Amino acid sequence: MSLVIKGASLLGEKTADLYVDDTGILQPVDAAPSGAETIDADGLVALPGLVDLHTHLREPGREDAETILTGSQAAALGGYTAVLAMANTSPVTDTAEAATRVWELGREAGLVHVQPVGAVTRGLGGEELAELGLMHRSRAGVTVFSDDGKCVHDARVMRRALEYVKAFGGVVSQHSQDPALAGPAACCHEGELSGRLGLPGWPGIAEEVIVARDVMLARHTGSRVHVAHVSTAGSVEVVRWAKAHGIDVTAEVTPHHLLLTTDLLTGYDPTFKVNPPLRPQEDVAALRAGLLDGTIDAVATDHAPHARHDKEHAFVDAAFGMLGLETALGVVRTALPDLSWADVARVMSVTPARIAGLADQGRTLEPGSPAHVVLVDPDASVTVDRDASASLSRNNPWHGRVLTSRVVHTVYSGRVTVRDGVLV
Ligand SMILES: NC(=O)N[C@@H](CC(=O)O)C(=O)O
Ligand SMILES: [Zn+2]
Ligand SMILES: [Zn+2]
Repeated sequence: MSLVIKGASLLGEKTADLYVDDTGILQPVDAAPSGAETIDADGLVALPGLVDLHTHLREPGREDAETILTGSQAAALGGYTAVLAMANTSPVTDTAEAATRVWELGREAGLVHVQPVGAVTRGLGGEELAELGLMHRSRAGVTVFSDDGKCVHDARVMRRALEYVKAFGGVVSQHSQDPALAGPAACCHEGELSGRLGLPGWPGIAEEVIVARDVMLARHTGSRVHVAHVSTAGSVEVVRWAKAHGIDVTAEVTPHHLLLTTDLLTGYDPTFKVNPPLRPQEDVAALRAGLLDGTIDAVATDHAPHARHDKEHAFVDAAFGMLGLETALGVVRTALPDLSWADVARVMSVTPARIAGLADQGRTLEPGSPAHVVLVDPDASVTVDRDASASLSRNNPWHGRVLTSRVVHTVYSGRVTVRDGVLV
């Protein structure tokens, strides 16, 4: 199957035609067969397919909230061609069999590459290492490990995990939350507002002490650590310091932490309850600056679908998490309108693919690259409607908001998965 994409602006720079098939981006474009499918991309920006380092697909175990198929659909609609599926499913992805199953279900869905993340510890219990080596050697080829949802808080376990994954170039993605400092009931940023609202606070320091500890463990072991969903100015400072000292650390920020602040909690709407919590404007500003200066490497959605009966509760009882796949690009464009398209490609595709070791993804659009492409209308604005979503869940914090830019077409392995904003 061949496809010609006509007149796209490649990474917002030169305009060119792309001729692709399932083997990759080909040239010259005149060699395309006359019957090839075409996409008119006049006025659209072409980027390599987006890569999400942090997605919760909920299958197996919570198929009422999301499945690998519906999550893949949401991803394709958001311009993604690869997602890393977090391990906090039921059962947990802590064995080679479980990882291989997720990988296979992703292949069956066939809309994006679904790369399983392996748990660091058995059952996310925080004590005994999961079978990291077997997961790595399985067909799924797991290289990213995380107990996300929980912090690997025991420093000895974290040290062992870092030593273990170093042998095969793996990475530990940490949900940085010191359980003692945050406390079991913590549900919103600890500050003046949490006091006023009477909600138990989750202080920034509970994140920062873990980030600081982990970069020192990465230095000590010579291994690689990735900081998931960085949310405070202090964490950005620690990562900046660690990079300046040559420590092998990478960090991601979510779209919601780049735009939303803790003030949204005054209505006690659990849609805005997320882990780590929304922070004050000073933190948001530091996260934006950190992304712009390269301290933060990537934007990752932390797409966290929840069924109504888990989310629609009093604020303190509701589940943590919000949807993100379909809106991520629009949020990034809205929060950082001056970020160049080349930089968008870097933080949402190229660098995430490198962090996750996905050689086939995040490649800029030269001939020979795999045919994973997203075409974006840079001038469109979209009013988000939570009911117009492929996700099975509706915990969408962007409902009713206007976001800049629109994903028009997505091409995965030379096949159009989204055309004119609609799943094919
Ligand atoms: N981000 C969240 O608020 N929730 C995530 C877990 C996590 O990322 O920590 C989830 O699995 O629902
Ligand atoms: Zn987390
Ligand atoms: Zn998460």
